[in-house]
Amino acid sequence: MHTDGFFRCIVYQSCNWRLTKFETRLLPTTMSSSPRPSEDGEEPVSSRTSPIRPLLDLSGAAIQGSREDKNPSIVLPNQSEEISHFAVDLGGSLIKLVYFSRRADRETTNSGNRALSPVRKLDHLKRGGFEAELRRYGGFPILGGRLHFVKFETSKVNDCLDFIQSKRLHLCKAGGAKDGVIKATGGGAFKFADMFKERLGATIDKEDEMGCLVAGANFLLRAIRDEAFTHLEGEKKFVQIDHNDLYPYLLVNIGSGVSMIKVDGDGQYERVSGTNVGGGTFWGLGRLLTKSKSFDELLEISQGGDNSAIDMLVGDIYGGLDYSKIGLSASTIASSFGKVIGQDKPLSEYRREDIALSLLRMISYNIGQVAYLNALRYGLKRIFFGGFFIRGHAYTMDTMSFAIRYWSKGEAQAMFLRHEGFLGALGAFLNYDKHGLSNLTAHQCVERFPMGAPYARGEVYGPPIRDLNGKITWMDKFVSKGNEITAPVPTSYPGTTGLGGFERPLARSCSLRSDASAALNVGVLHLVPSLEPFPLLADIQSYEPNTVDLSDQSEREYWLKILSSNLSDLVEKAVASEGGTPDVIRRGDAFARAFKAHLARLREEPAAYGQLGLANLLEMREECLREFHFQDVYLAIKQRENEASMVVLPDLLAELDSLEPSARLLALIEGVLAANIFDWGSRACVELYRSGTILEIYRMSRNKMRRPWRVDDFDSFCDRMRVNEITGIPLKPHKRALLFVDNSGADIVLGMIPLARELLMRGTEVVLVANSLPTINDVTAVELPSIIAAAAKHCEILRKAATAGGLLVDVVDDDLTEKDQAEVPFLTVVENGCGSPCIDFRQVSSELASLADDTDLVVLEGMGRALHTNFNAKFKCDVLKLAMVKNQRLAEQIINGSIYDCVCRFEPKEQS
Ligand SMILES: Nc1ncnc2c1ncn2[C@@H]1O[C@H](COP(=O)(O)OP(=O)(O)O)[C@@H](O)[C@H]1O
Ligand SMILES: CC(C)(COP(=O)(O)O)[C@@H](O)C(=O)NCCC(=O)O
Ligand SMILES: [Mn+2]
Repeated sequence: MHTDGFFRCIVYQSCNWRLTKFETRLLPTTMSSSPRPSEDGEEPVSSRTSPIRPLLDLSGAAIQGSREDKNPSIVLPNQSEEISHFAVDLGGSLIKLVYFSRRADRETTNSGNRALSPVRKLDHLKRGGFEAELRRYGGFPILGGRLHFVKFETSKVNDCLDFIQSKRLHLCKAGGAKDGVIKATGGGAFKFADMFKERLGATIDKEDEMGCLVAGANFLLRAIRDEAFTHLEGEKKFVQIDHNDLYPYLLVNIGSGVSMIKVDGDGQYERVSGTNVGGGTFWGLGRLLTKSKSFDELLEISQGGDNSAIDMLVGDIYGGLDYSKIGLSASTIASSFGKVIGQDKPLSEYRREDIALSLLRMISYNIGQVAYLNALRYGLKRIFFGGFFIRGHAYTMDTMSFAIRYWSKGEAQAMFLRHEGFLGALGAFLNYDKHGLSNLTAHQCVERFPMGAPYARGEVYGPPIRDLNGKITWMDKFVSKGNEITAPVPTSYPGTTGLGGFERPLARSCSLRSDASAALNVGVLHLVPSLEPFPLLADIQSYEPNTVDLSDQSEREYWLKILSSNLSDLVEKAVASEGGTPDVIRRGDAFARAFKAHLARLREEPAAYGQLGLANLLEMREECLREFHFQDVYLAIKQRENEASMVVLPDLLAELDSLEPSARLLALIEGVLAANIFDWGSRACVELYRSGTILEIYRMSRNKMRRPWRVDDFDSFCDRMRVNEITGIPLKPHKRALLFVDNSGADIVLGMIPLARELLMRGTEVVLVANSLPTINDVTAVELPSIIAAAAKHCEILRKAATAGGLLVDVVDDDLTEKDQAEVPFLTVVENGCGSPCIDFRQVSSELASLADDTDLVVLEGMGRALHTNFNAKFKCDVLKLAMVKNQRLAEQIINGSIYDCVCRFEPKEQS
């Protein structure tokens, strides 16, 4: 397979495989920059195995199509699509399963490094990209893939075994797993060892439970941005953990019983205490006393309870008075269940709701108190609670937070973890050698919340889905269930109660719904090793991509409404983009249902998916489209607009060339702003397109480009770009500019490409940074080379620069001498690692990050990249933010202006 120092690597593409030329050292499974992969629910599973890490099964490989074809497809009949392995925590009450799945070579698929020119790729490798990558992961390049979290009741261990078998998880030994060995923790690792051997033919490799809990908690706190949160008086607040200041902390795991572990570092811990009064006690006693059928029913009925009917309050003892001398109010619980003693009533005469609440408060306060005493004993300020007793239940969390705050007089803080019950299973999973997952950090993890999967959010609802059709059928079922999920649950708060010296907590919002699945806020964790923080961010710690804070309710409501009202138009376009057949209509319908369910969920529980910003909402919409296999909804529109704009380009370039440098620069910036009007994501713009052709709208928009713009730093930019008035040579040319481009059509062709050309003319190397995956009408990195090739036909500067940059590999350019090659600045393209109209600079492709060194100008274009996100972001180099505001509210809010106002914000590099 080797040819001339290159080998042809196989790039996976929807069951077929494409041949692509790569440099020999470029390992296909580790080196490509990978856009955040999309989640599409459930997939076929693997029965193949590999010794250390997944390998491709090339047996029976055959070329499909013509052999003359430059990149013929190869069919690998024996290559399984999915490669997985797993670990379990076999607890007293629940079995927790964490499994890893990876589509074979998926990560090379989307990028295939097509966007990165061969020259740039070589450059990246020469800079030690590959070695750096290996070093970063301790010699083991980690695998991109997905972590799934699922749980089962321990009494239904057979369901768990069925699940493992149906997904064939036990047949894979990827990630360093040994033949037929499964990592397991919890008491069941001993108890069920024979059963696992018998049913799965696998041996259980027992991992220490405490060690696993600690490893799981440390991983989550390091690798997931919105993992830990506080919950006080009904308010949930995510806490950003400073990794350098994490230890020591107290980990309180409330499972059937309770363990309290003092954690001092990775692998450094001591179990300092525990209590046998735990989740098992609550569920066991609760079941006995209330006849509840499920744990969730018990929790749910507690919400309608009044514990003063069961508990003895201070007021009951003191004749309705407070015991003020020691700070106890009349409503404080003096003795849990104490009132029952004096009432000679049978159990049937007590309300089960009241019993459930008394019990919940008794157990929660008691655990809170023991936790506090241990924190005090060891001088620990932070207490993290894990274990499934918590169940994301607002009242439970409030009760424990209240206890900790009360007893510590506000000194110690109770925090909860979104993956509460999965700590042990995750820790066991991390014990597989050599996959390097434990080194992952937050920027390499992207959590997704697929709708069309029967085992999302930790629960199993049905058998695995094997194809898209199954997924759509599932979606129909899910939504009828989803009506329940999204309907608000009436919450009645208990009356006057209290306990042990503090008043009752106020759980204003209640996150437990009638459908238990909704309460567990865990998604599928996508591990994308090739994402990195953008090195030119001034301060990654304080960087916040989102401009608008959606924790404000009216903001959230507004944007949720905008997304709902834009939905029908989007579905119409999506369906049309794939032929509008009855099958596609069904798919569109399923997408609409799924996305509506997301919106409804968020309306009801804003923190359901972690800290929410507009960027996340817009990305979720794109992910949801991908989940239902809509590839590129605006493809036809994009192509049509590119072609129409290309016709105008030669005249525009001639016009620009007739201007002197500063007038030309102004015309160029005006051009970018005017052309940014072509945005199919904005409701107002879509309305506008109904009344004119592309060219009419472009002309109209250009004519309106009168300065001053609402934000107008043009003079300062122009000053930075000054040229010698006699020679026309720039005084301080930029070395390398990264242009983050936005929309297709006029935006790229008549706006950004002419600006790129100007920079090239000034001797600046230009890199066009575009999306890895399609989103609305944004141009993608894969599309750019052919657009540039078309533009280059009208412009020698573009042609030479693009040829020098390796973009026009197919063009034989006889005019380009070796001297030219050396002198012409490069024009290249790089993908940003994203599939959304916004950009989060904490997570960009490694190729983009590797270009930071010589970059001294960043241009962010468009509303998504420069306004919704990054409007306030600071960079270590010059930055120019250009956008037309196409939403009235945003205009009022961030620039105190109106729709169609423009932003030209220039922030020169701060001189140190
Ligand atoms: N669906 C459920 N079934 C049983 N118990 C549940 C359920 N959901 C939450 N719980 C609570 O979680 C506890 C088990 O927590 P977990 O962290 O899984 O511990 P263990 O490893 O001991 O099973 C139970 O005792 C109960 O209080
Ligand atoms: C999705 C967008 C950010 C894309 O804008 P762009 O980055 O292309 O300028 C923008 O169209 C948007 O915010 N749309 C939703 C708001 C609306 O319909 O008014
Ligand atoms: Mn756009």
